[in-house]
Order: sequence, then structure tokens, then C-alpha cells
Amino acid sequence: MRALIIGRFQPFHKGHLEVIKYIVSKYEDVIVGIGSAQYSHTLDNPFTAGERHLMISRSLEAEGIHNYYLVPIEDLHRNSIWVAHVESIAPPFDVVFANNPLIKRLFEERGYKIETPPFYDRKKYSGREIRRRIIHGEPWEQFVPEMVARTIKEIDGISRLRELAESDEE
Ligand SMILES: Nc1ncnc2c1ncn2[C@@H]1O[C@H](COP(=O)(O)OP(=O)(O)OP(=O)(O)O)[C@@H](O)[C@H]1O
Ligand SMILES: NC(=O)c1ccc[n+]([C@@H]2O[C@H](COP(=O)(O)O)[C@@H](O)[C@H]2O)c1
Repeated sequence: MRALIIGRFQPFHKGHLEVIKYIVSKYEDVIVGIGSAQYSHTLDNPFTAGERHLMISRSLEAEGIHNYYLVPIEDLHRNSIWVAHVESIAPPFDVVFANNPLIKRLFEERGYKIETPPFYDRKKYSGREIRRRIIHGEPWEQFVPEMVARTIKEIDGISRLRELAESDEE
């Protein structure tokens, strides 16, 4: 059976990695949907879908996880057809891992089985908190897989986020 998890992964952090490890311990394959794929260079979505793809694939490979598919998924301004949109892009799947009530409802209404994964140390492992730490120069690298920290530095992501934060204040 194949499981789907969708997130924005801005950036991919250790909470995401734990969920994916849990999924691959239970299911044959995992599909990781990179949500809001069309957005980048904003405070909430600083990284492009391609950059997030690099972060996730490098981290999973480093963990010895190879049974995954990465699928960028653009947002649609029509919730009622979003699941059909996901189905049109992703490999077929049997179960959806989600905590967000809207996502649960949309997939449930289409007949999918939903599993709610536990949150791992949500205070530390949250995209918003990690972006805040990067912007304010607080320690953040220990909250993301090593390959994510390396990728963020490689793409000059730290100064990108800080510049976005500065232009937001103007
Ligand atoms: N600490 C965590 N432990 C387990 N699962 C998590 C954790 N943080 C996020 N997730 C799961 O990851 C998916 C959403 O990914 P998303 O990119 O929105 O993460 P996020 O850290 O909540 O981001 P942001 O803080 O930017 O909104 C959801 O299925 C959510 O339940
Ligand atoms: N109508 C839509 O385009 C639609 C609906 C629900 C979730 N999503 C996307 O799914 C992804 C995951 O959502 P959360 O980060 O809120 O869990 C996000 O990228 C979000 O934009 C899109």
C-alpha cells in the first residue's frame, strides 16, 4: 500500500523526517507532496519547490530511505477539486497522513482512509519556528536534518530569509 503526506516543507525539519520514517515502517511506499509548489521568496514560503525537493531527497537518501516519490503540488483556489488535482499528479495512493482538519475532510469526502500521525516535539519542529530562528540569528540547524542545513546554506537561504523579513518591515 502507498501512503501520501502533503506539507509545504518550508523547510523540511526533523518532525517531518520522523513522520516519514513512521510511514515507511508501515507502508510499502510514501508519496511526499510538496504543497504550495508555485510559491517561493515570501516569508511563509521562502524556498522554491525545487529547493524543497533537494532538501527532502537528500535527507531521505542519507537515512537510507529510497521508497519515496516527491511530487510538487500547486495550490488551487477551489478546495472542492483539490483532491482531484492531487490525484492527477501523484502516483495512486491508499491512505493519507494528515493533521490539518481541512485536508482530512477533503480526502475523507473522496473516500480515502486518513491516519493522524503524532506530532514530534512541535515547539521545536515547526517550519514557522525554524524560519523565525533563521531570521533572528538564533540556533536552528539542530532542528533540521544535516542535508537541509547544507542545502539552505548552499542556496544562500539564510540571507534570502533575512532580506525577506527586512522588506516585510518597510
Ligand atoms: N513536529 C512535527 N511532528 C510531526 N509531524 C509534523 C510536525 N510538524 C509538521 N508535521 C506534519 O507535516 C505536515 C505539514 O507540513 P508543513 O510543511 O505544513 O509543516 P509545519 O512545520 O507545520 O509548517 P509551518 O510551521 O510553516 O506551517 C502535516 O502533516 C503535519 O502534521
Ligand atoms: N485548495 C488548495 O489548493 C488546498 C487545499 C488544502 C491544502 N492545500 C495545500 O496543502 C499543503 C499542506 O497544508 P498544511 O501545510 O496546511 O498542512 C499546503 O501547501 C496547502 O496550501 C491546498
